[in-house]
Amino acid sequence: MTAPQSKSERIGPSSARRHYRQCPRHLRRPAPSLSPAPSSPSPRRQPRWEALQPGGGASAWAPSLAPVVPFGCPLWIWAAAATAAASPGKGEGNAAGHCPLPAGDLYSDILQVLYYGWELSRFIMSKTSLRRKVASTKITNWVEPSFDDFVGNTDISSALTTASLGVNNFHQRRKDFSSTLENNKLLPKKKGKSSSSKQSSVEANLNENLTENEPWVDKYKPETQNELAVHKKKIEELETWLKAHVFEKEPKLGGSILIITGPPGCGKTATLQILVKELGITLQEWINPVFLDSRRHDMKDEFNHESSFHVVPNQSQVTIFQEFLLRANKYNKLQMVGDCLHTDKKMILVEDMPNQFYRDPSTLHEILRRFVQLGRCPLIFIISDSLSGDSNQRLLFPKEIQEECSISNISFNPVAPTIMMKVLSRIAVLEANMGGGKIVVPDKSSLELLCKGCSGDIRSAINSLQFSSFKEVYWNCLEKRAQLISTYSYCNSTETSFWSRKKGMSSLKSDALLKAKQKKRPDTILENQEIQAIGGKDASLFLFRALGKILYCKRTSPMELEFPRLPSHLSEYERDILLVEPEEVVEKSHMPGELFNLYLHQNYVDFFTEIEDLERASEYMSVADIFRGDWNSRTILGEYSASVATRGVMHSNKSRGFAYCPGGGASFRPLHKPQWFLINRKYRENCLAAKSLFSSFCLPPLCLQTQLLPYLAMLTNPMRNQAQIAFIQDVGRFPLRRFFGRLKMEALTDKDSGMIDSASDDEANFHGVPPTKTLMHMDKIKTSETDIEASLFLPSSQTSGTDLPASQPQPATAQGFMEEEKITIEEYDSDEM
Ligand SMILES: Nc1ncnc2c1ncn2[C@@H]1O[C@H](COP(=O)(O)OP(=O)(O)OP(=O)(O)O)[C@@H](O)[C@H]1O
Repeated sequence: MTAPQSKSERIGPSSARRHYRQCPRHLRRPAPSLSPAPSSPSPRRQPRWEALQPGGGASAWAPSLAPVVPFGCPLWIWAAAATAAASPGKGEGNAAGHCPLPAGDLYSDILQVLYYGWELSRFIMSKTSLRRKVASTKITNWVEPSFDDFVGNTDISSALTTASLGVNNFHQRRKDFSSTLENNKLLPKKKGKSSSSKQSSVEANLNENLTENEPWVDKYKPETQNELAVHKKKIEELETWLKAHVFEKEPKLGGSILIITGPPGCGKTATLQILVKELGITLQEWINPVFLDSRRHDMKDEFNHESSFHVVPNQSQVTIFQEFLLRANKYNKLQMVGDCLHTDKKMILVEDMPNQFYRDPSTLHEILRRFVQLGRCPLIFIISDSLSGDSNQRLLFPKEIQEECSISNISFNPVAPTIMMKVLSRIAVLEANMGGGKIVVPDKSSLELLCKGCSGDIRSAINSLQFSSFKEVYWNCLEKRAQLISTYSYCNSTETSFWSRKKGMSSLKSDALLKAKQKKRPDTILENQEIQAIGGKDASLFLFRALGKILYCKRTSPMELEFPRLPSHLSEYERDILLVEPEEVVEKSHMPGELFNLYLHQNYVDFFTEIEDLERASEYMSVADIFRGDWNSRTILGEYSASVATRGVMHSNKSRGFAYCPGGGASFRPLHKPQWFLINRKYRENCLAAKSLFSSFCLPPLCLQTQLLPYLAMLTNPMRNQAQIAFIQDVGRFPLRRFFGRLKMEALTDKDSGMIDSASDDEANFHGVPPTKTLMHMDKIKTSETDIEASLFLPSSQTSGTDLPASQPQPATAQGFMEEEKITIEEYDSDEM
């Protein structure tokens, strides 16, 4: 008879990695490194461990635990171990292999997790002492927990843990689970007959638990294209790309790159996985290594060949990524148990972007350039949009690199509410049938609310549905809703009765009206009361949509008696009710009010038809500007700034003041990015240039540009060098005779975000020269005074400048100005000033 496996035999890095990868991405944390322990603690490490012990003393267990400290296990596990060891009662429990902690509530669950950490430490201790013996033994499982009496069998409990955390398919998990049970059937023979009956009841219990605890998002994971909650056209688009680049493209022609973008949880990964499966393509995915930390340097036997553990060599993340790309590109995937690799078609997926690339995107760009030349299969990046825009994509894959490497881009949209509703209803019906009364499936209006609160994130919607289906949660919610609705009805009824009394209406009529209203507007009630669905996400609005909400300014007509009217002398200020709260719109755009005002300022003019209205709106914009402008009151009044600007613009526009406006119209008008970015950059550049070219005057840049240079421009004698002349011409005078056109504006797209820091600089610098560069040029100019050509380096402030996008008007050089206007520059003596 084969001896039962020892704890130490059931551990292996591959298994550990699988556990790690099965965790949802947001739950992942560096897994405890399972590298070999030195047989005795190094003298250097010993004191460090002793410091961690409870009471600081070298207790009996300390020396044997000491070697595991550098293994990468999180400190909280050791802290938990210390707590468990400090309690004598619990210590006894441990010795018996039982979990001494009560089960049942969240607190005890946490304690159990901590306890689990203690057990893990004990296990590693035994591993340490047995390491040499087991080095050559086959590794079959990762870790054996000690909740034997809790779930009946340790391996079963580990299966359950995996099931509740994993992201694998429900059916697959069930298979794994039953195979675990099968395996376990072999083990208890030793324990006698009674164990088999015990086991079958445990099996039944666990089956039930597994079904109950299974996250629905995994349980109802789509298996085919038809089940995907993604628009058919998007699936087709991705499928076409895959076919074209995997099956039709010659491998010798280099690698193709695709970026899949879209908001979180809109089904990007799910769609790709299903298509890949259906097309029979092998997917090789990059996952950021988790064992990289400084402690690995402490390991003396890192290169111990007896060791059965894989230790990540001391390399940078980028190097490891490069090596992965090289290998994935060159070799086929190893066939694992259960894999069927009947195809040589493959592609590489990177969803877990190495952090280093965010710090230094140029390293990624270099890798991409090389991959495009040498790659033999497609490389796909999945990048989730951030809350207010696609800044990650812009940072990692700027337009130039996309063009240079011919990178394709497929952008997913949030899941449409109708599709989301279908998926949720289907799950709700299935669960209602299976639940056996344990689950209360929310009604249709709650489902709709849930869809609204999830901002097109199907993962969040399904999770919320599962959570809200627990009986207690469900009843609490219903209660809350009922309270809110009754409060609203009460307010309405008092309001209505007040107005009906005022207008001499019969109470009968007012009652009828109230009923009609309640019937008609349940949704609005909930919206107005801002009830968020359980687990509802922070709704966000893309800048484009947020601006649209203010500028198009949609309104609803109030029922005649619902809202008071203004007195007749103020009737010109009468407006219908706004459909949105401007402050809420600004908040959801995730932008500072100041920046939002900037976008509004750039775009509001086109939405006005009357000059009087425009004049009023611009007045409000000015007031808003003053609120933000004065440093003294900025902090207090700043909050009102966006409010005044948005409400001012909305109210001033009479043509959009009512729900049905013949002149207002909702025809589409393009939105643009603020020219302020460009102008501000020019201003900063000019300040630097002025300081650099006219440093001898010892004047601040503002004074130089507004006082000195305009004066110098009127003198006839030339200055010392051409650069100075060109700059005076550029900054010190208005080009009165030249056509001074408006700059062509850059369109704002629906995915653009408005970030004032780096992004705003990006926007301006996208095709331009950074200020520091300009300054460098200025220095050059100064040193070679006779170099007339140098004047061409100067940026032009009153035209678009050479450093503007090609779409902008081209600059007029100083030479051009001088020829046209025949300017004479007099000599100017700085001492006289
Ligand atoms: N009908 C469905 N369509 C798409 N996904 C579904 C559906 N039903 C359940 N799901 C689950 O919803 C989740 C969608 O997440 P997925 O990883 O595909 O989104 P994503 O767009 O890649 O987001 P992220 O970038 O945050 O990972 C998956 O876990 C998937 O199993």
